[in-house]
Amino acid sequence: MKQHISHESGERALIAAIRSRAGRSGGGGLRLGIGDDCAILRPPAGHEIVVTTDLSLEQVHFRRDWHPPESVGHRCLARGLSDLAAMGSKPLGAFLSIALPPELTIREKGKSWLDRFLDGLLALADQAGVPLAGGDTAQSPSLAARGGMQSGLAAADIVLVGSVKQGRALLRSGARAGDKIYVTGNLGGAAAELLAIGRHPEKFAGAHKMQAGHPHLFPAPRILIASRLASARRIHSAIDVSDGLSTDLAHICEESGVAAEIDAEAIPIHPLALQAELDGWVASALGLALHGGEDYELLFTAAKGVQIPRRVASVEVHAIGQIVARRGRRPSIVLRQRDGKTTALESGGWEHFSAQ
Ligand SMILES: Nc1ncnc2c1ncn2[C@@H]1O[C@H](COP(=O)(O)OP(=O)(O)O)[C@@H](O)[C@H]1O
Ligand SMILES: Cc1ncc(C[n+]2csc(CCOP(=O)(O)OP(=O)(O)O)c2C)c(N)n1
Ligand SMILES: [Mg+2]
Repeated sequence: MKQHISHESGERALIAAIRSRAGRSGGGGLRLGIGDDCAILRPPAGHEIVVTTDLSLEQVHFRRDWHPPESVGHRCLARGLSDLAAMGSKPLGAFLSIALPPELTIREKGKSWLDRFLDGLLALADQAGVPLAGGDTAQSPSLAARGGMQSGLAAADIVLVGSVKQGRALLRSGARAGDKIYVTGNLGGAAAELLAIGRHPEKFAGAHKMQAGHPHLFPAPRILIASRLASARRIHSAIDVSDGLSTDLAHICEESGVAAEIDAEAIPIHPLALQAELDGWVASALGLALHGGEDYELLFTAAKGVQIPRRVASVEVHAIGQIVARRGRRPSIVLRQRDGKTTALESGGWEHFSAQ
């Protein structure tokens, strides 16, 4: 039976409970998991190690009054898995560092916030076949003394370690002039659902389980699609859409020293984004698709002549434009409108430390 966590017994008990729940699923790449000073991972022969880390910070990446705890856990792991996917790599182990105010470890009606966070994280870990191999646990300091409304903020950092066949990682820097640009799934859904949550958080409080139709609360990292694309050896460059298409495509252009043209008509827009426009919440669904972020779809490029299937692992793949040579002061990304006119596409996605 799965254990649940009670705060009374402190850090040791929290770790013991997490340890008892941490799966040992995966391809046998974990030699030693939770319990020692370090975990020991064993990558397959002929593979290189890839590592990514991402912070999930309360009030920045989630809100306790908007996001069910299961979603916070799912999204925390999904962000790291999506980065591994974007490199064409497979996960070996996940490392979770958490700082929590004490009330989030106390059980109410059977489960604490942390129990439910782990339910969400471990369900996705199970599905992706990645063991929780370690982490760190700390108490977040009280802010009440400084007149704050709550005792402290929650933060979780996820580190994912994966492996990829030597020399086969998909890089941001491999795009070449003449490549076609592709994106998996559709865009703008995560931003649209977040808008809906902000308007009526109570409608989303029951979204406890990983389920389709919740692009923000339960995004599906594209690990399988990426590993199929990478094994075909035809992909020149890749990134995942975390900050927004306009910003993430600019990262590819910058790292590859190229420019890009994308067709507004060809961009697959999520139905929730179209609905947000119909409901008058945003001026344009295309704006959400271009700049929304957190869709965790794959954005990649391949030479023009390469046949990319329209559907990979049951997910649609859309050609949205082409990579072109960078010329002088020309804007690095241009958007071709329906009438054929082109406009410069500025990076309008998420950026920390900017006035948003
Ligand atoms: N505080 C930091 N210290 C060192 N490297 C960092 C730091 N923050 C980001 N990076 C590195 O900068 C690069 C871009 O990061 P980021 O834009 O966050 O990528 P992603 O969208 O994949 O998370 C990555 O190589 C990342 O490891
Ligand atoms: C409460 C709340 N407000 C706003 C957002 C939207 N948001 C927060 S961070 C972010 C961009 C992605 O986060 P970042 O830390 O830049 O991830 P990375 O690119 O490093 O993977 C977006 C769209 C959110 N998820 N939750
Ligand atoms: Mg990052």
